[in-house]
Amino acid sequence: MEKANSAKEAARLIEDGMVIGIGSGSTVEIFLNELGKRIKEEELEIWGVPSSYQSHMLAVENGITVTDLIQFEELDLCVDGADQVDENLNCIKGKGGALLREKIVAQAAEEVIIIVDSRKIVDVLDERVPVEVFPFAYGNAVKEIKKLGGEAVLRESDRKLGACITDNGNFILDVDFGRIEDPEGLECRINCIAGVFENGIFPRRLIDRVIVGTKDGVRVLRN
Ligand SMILES: O=C(CO)[C@H](O)[C@H](O)COP(=O)(O)O
Repeated sequence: MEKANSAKEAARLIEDGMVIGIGSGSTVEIFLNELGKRIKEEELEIWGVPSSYQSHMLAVENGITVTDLIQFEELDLCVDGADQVDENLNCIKGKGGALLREKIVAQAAEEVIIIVDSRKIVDVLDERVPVEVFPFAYGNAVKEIKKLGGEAVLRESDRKLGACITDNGNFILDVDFGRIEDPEGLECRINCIAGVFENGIFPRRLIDRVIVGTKDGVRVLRN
C-alpha cells in the first residue's frame, strides 16, 4: 500500500530523544504504529504533541510520552498527512477536521514532513478547503467567504444530527474555491475573516519535505 510506504519511511527518520508534532488521519495512524514498534524494540524515548484526540490516543498506545507546547515551545519534527499536495509543496489538509491544531504543531516544528500516497499529488490545488469557524460567526463567515469566491458548506456529522463539532468545539466549513492559483494569498485572506480560527491551506513556507508513497517505495519532494 502506497501510504504505508510513506508512513514507514517517516517512522525511520525519528531519532531517540526527539520531541515531535503528530498530525492526524489514517496515514499518521500507520506512522504511529510503525514508530511504536521501534520504540519497543530499540527502547527509544520519544515525546509528542498530538493534534487531535485520535492521535493523542494512538500516541499513548504506541509508547510516546504526550506533552504540549507549554512544556516545549519548539518541536524537532512534525509528521502529518494531507488531502492534496501540489508540485510546489503547497497542501490542503483538514478532511479529518484537525487542521487548527495541525497548523499549530507544524508552525512549532523545525521541520515538517508530509506523508501521502501518489494519488494526492496534483498540478494545481482544487480540493475543498476546510475552514474552522467559531459557531457564533457562522453566517457572516459564509458571506465573507463568498466575497473571496468560495462556496461554503457546513460539514455535518455522520454520527449525530447537525454540525460536525471539532475537538476545539467549533464548526467546519468545506469551501469550494475551484482551482487555487495563489494558495498563500488565499490562506491569509480567509484567516482575516472574524471568527475564523484557521483554514486547511498549508502553504509551502510551512512544509520542508513531502514523502510520496509509490508502489515500490517512496519519492521525496523537498522545499
Ligand atoms: O488533515 C488531516 C486531518 O485533519 C489528514 O492529515 C488528512 O485528511 C489526510 O488523511 P489521510 O491520511 O487519512 O488520508
